[in-house]
Amino acid sequence: MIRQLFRRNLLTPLANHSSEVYSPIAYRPSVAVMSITSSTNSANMYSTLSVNTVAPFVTHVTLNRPEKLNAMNRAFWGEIKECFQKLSDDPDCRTVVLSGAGRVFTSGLDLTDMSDFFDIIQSEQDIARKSKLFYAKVRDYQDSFTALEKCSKPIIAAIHGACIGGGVDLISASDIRYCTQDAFFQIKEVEIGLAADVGTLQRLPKAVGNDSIVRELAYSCRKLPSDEAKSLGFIGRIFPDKESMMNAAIDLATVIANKSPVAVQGTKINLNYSRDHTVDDSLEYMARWNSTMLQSEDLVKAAMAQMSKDKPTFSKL
Ligand SMILES: CC/C=C\C=C\CC(=O)SCCNC(=O)CCNC(=O)[C@H](O)C(C)(C)COP(=O)(O)OP(=O)(O)OC[C@H]1O[C@@H](n2cnc3c(N)ncnc32)[C@H](O)[C@@H]1OP(=O)(O)O
Repeated sequence: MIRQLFRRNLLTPLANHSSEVYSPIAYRPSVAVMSITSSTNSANMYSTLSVNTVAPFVTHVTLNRPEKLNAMNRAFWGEIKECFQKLSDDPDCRTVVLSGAGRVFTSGLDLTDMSDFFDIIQSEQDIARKSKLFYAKVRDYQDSFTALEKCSKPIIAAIHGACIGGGVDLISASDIRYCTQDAFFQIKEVEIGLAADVGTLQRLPKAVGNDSIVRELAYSCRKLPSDEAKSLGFIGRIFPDKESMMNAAIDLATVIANKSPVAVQGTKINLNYSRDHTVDDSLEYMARWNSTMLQSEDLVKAAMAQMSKDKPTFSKL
């Protein structure tokens, strides 16, 4: 039933206060969507995010301060970390779609809410003591986006309009990146007087594989248009508008959610491990991983379903 409702042309954004809830049926709150339970679903749990289950085992996380172009304020950094840590452990979530409400994906760090840093400057006189507090704060901010990489579920970032500064750090920690034609990406940190420090310089070069362009973008703050981002391999697919992008992202998330969660989560963990280790180390890690996971009931279920051309159902993980 839900799958029938969830046809591409019926998936339309619903207005829900300031957030955007994508529902299979545009003109009324979908009973099908809202009846799916998830321990991470939140009507008002966060002030900067909205979290909804939009299909079985598919969670939609929305950056939800549209009036401030989803600028990343002090609350955001704690909320995004907590949200993805919870989703990682939530058996009702197998895939996540991450998008932004309103005109743009995000305008990056909230330039009016940098009290975390000013507080440190004022709290200590001595440079060594200040440095120690700054170090801990930067590591803490880094952990907020590393939570996406460590989340055991694949994350599909769906970007429209501007994706600036911290936005590039954020999506660099995602698994799959879709965007609209009008999207652009800007490593803007140098323009506000700092070296990007929460993941762009570490993850983007590995996603793009063109050191010269990465350096050009990072030193100059040039806006990277969507078509160039795709040609670099940073973006997987471009869509004419946000609605078609969201439909495709949720369709893909649904396809992934129907696969064995043991296999999908093991694939994410091993892809991340291989990116950061030698082939030999990664093969060893894989062998150790599968020495356990090959014993999973999912393998038998999936193989039998292939043979009988049935759709397998997998237990929660
Ligand atoms: C440890 C450190 C961790 C992370 C560090 C990250 C670094 C960065 O993110 S660097 C990038 C910082 N961001 C920026 O420099 C972008 C600033 N914004 C803009 O340049 C513009 O807003 C725009 C994105 C080009 C859009 O312009 P426009 O369409 O004209 O909209 P506005 O009227 O400017 O904005 C609407 C509304 O949003 C507020 N706002 C926008 N961006 C931010 C922001 N980054 N921080 C705080 N507030 C922002 C803007 O002030 C407006 O609010 P009003 O109340 O309506 O005035």
